[in-house]
Amino acid sequence: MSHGWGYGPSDGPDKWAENFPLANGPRQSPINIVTKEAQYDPSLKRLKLQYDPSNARGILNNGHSFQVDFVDDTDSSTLTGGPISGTYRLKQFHFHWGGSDDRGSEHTINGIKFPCELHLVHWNTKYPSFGEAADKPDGLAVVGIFLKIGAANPRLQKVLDALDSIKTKGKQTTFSNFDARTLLPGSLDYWTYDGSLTTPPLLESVTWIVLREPISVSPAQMAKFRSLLFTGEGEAACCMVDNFRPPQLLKGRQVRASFK
Ligand SMILES: COc1ccc([C@H]2OC(=S)NC2=O)c(OC)c1
Ligand SMILES: [Zn+2]
Repeated sequence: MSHGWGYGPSDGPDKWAENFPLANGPRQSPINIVTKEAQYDPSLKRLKLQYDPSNARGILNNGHSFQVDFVDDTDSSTLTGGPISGTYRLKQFHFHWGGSDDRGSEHTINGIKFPCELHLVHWNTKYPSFGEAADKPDGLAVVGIFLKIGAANPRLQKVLDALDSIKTKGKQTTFSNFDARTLLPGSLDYWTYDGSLTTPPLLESVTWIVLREPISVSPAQMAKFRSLLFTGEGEAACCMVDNFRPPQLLKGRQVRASFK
C-alpha cells in the first residue's frame, strides 16, 4: 500500500508538489480560518446529516490514517442542506492527529491547532460513484470536526477499541453497526469554503464544512490513536503520528459562516 508520499522529512507535505503539482493549486486545503474574516451568510442552510448505522462496513489502516468505510450504494447515509445542493453520500470517516497534544489538526482557527481532526467524507450523487466525483469541483463534501483535550469521549471508544486489530499498514477488520452521528457535537454551526483533499492527489473537489464546536478526547484516548503504525507488519515500526498537512494559502477565497 505504498503511496509514494507520507508525512516524513523526505516525503512529507513540503515535497508533495514534486509529484502532485496541484499542491500549489488555487483551492488547496487545509486553511487557517480567521474567524473575524469569515462572513456570516444568512442564505446558508442548516446541515442535515442522516446516517444509517447498518451502513458501517469496515475499519482499515491505510498507511497514512485509519478509515471507517460505509456502504454507499443507496441514499441511506447522506449529507444535505448546508452550503451544498443535492445529496451527498457518506463514504468514510478518518482522523488526523499529532505526536503531542499541541498539534494534529489540519485546519486551524486563528492559528490555533487542535490535537486531532475528524473528517467525514461524502460524495455528490449527481455522479455515479466516489471515484467519478473525486475530481469534480462539486464532487465531494467533507465535514471537519475538531477534537479538544478534555474528558474521555465515550462515543469514540468503539472506534478506538478496534485499533488494536489494525495496528499496521494494510490491516483491516469488520466494523459494523456504528452511528457516525454520535461523533457530532451539539451545535452544527459551521464555516464553509471551497478546497481540496488534504493528501495526494490533492484534488480540488471538496466543499469544506468545518464545525465550530469541537468534541472532546482524553489524553488516554489520544494515546490510542498514536499506537497505530504507518508501517506494515515486519517493517521497522514508525508510529502513526503527525499525519496532518499544514494550512495552505487562501489565494483570495472567501470563508463563509453559518452563524453570526
Ligand atoms: C475517501 O477517499 C479519501 C478520503 C480523504 C482523503 C484525504 O483528503 C482528506 S479531506 N483527508 C484525507 O486524508 C483522500 O485523499 C486521497 C481520499
Ligand atoms: Zn482527512
